[in-house]
Amino acid sequence: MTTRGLFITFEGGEGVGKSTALEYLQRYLGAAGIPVQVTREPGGTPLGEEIRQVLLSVRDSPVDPLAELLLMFAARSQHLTEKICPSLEQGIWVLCDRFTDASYAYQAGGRQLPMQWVQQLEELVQGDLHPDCTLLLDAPVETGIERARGRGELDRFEREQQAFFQRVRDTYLRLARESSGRYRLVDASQPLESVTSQLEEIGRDLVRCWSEESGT
Ligand SMILES: Nc1ncnc2c1ncn2[C@@H]1O[C@H](COP(=O)(O)OP(=O)(O)O)[C@@H](O)[C@H]1O
Ligand SMILES: Cc1cn([C@H]2C[C@H](O)[C@@H](COP(=O)(O)OP(=O)(O)O)O2)c(=O)[nH]c1=O
Repeated sequence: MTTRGLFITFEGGEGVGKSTALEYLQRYLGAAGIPVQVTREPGGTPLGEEIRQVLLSVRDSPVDPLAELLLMFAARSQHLTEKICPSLEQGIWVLCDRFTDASYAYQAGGRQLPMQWVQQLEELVQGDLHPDCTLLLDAPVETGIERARGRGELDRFEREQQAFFQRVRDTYLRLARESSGRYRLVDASQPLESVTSQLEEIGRDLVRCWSEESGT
């Protein structure tokens, strides 16, 4: 029987360095001989990427927060069925740039929708599938926004106010405090070399735990 792959998600505010961290861990795991599938949310499938376009494009009229939340979960449902679950079942590790914690942080925290709505959709769409490990890249809001600005044109979320991003960060930190050890907090305000050494330690722990569990 194939051992199920690990499901690892990368979370944090805008521009903190999630993609950079994901690429680093992808290389680290690849070098350790672990098969890895890299993906992102919203997106990850042809349908999901179309929904991403809808969600990120700048609009003249405001988007209803519940419509935004439902679109995130519509993309997520397709993503789980088409890509995430089949990969995990084949023993492939899935590294996902954002997942449901982002719905808690942005739609409940940022947009101030009830947490319970996110919880209900989480149960409906995921059942008992949850990430095995979530890397929370944390840095002051201004640091992330400055890094995101360096990438060019800002999307619909990146144009939000400072108070919105502060609520997002506070919600992520609260989730990490309240979670049952699933989170690994990474201090993303540090220079890249320091972030990299934090990631190397996490990569080493993950490979060790997985090898012990799978008896390899
Ligand atoms: N620790 C760091 N220190 C300085 N710059 C960084 C650091 N991590 C990432 N960056 C840079 O910040 C920008 C945003 O990083 P990225 O990984 O795309 O963030 P995210 O995926 O969280 O939006 C990129 O130009 C990246 O090279
Ligand atoms: C997955 C997800 C993303 N988002 C938002 C956060 C991001 O602003 C946006 C796109 O994600 P992403 O491209 O990862 O943002 P960035 O690289 O700029 O940090 O989607 C939500 O609001 N809810 C969600 O559930």
